[in-house]
Amino acid sequence: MKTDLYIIGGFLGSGKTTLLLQLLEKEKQAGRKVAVLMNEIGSLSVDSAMLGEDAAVRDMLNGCICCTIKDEIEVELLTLYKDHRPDVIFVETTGAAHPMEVLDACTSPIIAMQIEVKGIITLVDCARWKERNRLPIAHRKLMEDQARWSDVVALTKTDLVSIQTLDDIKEEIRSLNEKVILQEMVFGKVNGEIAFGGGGQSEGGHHAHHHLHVRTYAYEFTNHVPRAEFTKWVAGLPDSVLRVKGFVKFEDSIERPELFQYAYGVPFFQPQPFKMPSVIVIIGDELETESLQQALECLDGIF
Ligand SMILES: Nc1nc2c(ncn2[C@@H]2O[C@H](COP(=O)(O)OP(=O)(O)OP(=O)(O)O)[C@@H](O)[C@H]2O)c(=O)[nH]1
Repeated sequence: MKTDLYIIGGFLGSGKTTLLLQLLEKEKQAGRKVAVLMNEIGSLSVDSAMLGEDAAVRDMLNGCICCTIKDEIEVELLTLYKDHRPDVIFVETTGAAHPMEVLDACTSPIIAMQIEVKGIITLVDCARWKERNRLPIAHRKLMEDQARWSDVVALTKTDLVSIQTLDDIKEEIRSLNEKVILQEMVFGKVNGEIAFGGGGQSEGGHHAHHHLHVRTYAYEFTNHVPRAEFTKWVAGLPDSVLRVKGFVKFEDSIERPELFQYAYGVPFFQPQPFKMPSVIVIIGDELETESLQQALECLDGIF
């Protein structure tokens, strides 16, 4: 069974750690083993000290998860997985992180068969969102991108704004991201059932989830793959596929797989000096996972 992973993002001070503490409590009550990867910039993690001893915590302190230390994340996640075999991992990002970059970092082909990204949760500080036009344009754009690329937007500090303002904020966020699940909360607590965590339904079998709009799908090849057929498959990928990456052993290549990258319609291949798992990861909006699986099984020689 794969470990579930949730990405928790949102601007500085939006309430990420406050929510994380609630989620840890919820997972504990559900009897699930939790691990947390925290990314704070600076040499000392204040927040991780607050999480107590119930969760395995690793800190990434020397840069932002989505840019300078992107490669480190797969090592940190693999270590958490190997050392603790958690049921769920929460990744708390810095306020400066772009959700799609973090998603990319958390879906390395090296960990994709063990860890499955279940969702991106962005916290929006309602008081701050209302004032966002005063921020420098790059910050405002990041704040909006964080809301645009999330499965769940948790509206925090709702106690600090009027009902009318809250309604306006919801409308603005829906206009950026019509499929988003909006969840109001005060100090990390929600009225109804929180839309993530706590041992939600697992899909088993084929490795995709169907409720959230940016989906990831991982496939492990058992055989060598015909290069020409693979290239043809890549050329025919639908626009909903945003990114594909992984390692593929081709019929005409030596024993080691080649690194394969695909973004914005452009494929890239590179032979690898090391043994790698023959796994590819596909990231996209509303992926047709069944037809992807069928096509990949065909390439794999499994009918
Ligand atoms: N009024 C109010 N304050 C809140 C709420 N949620 C969190 N806070 C406060 O906001 C501050 C920041 O909360 P954190 O949970 O540390 O936010 P964070 O996103 O982890 O912060 P950074 O790690 O610095 O980015 C704390 O003082 C919280 O007590 C809320 O719903 N209402």
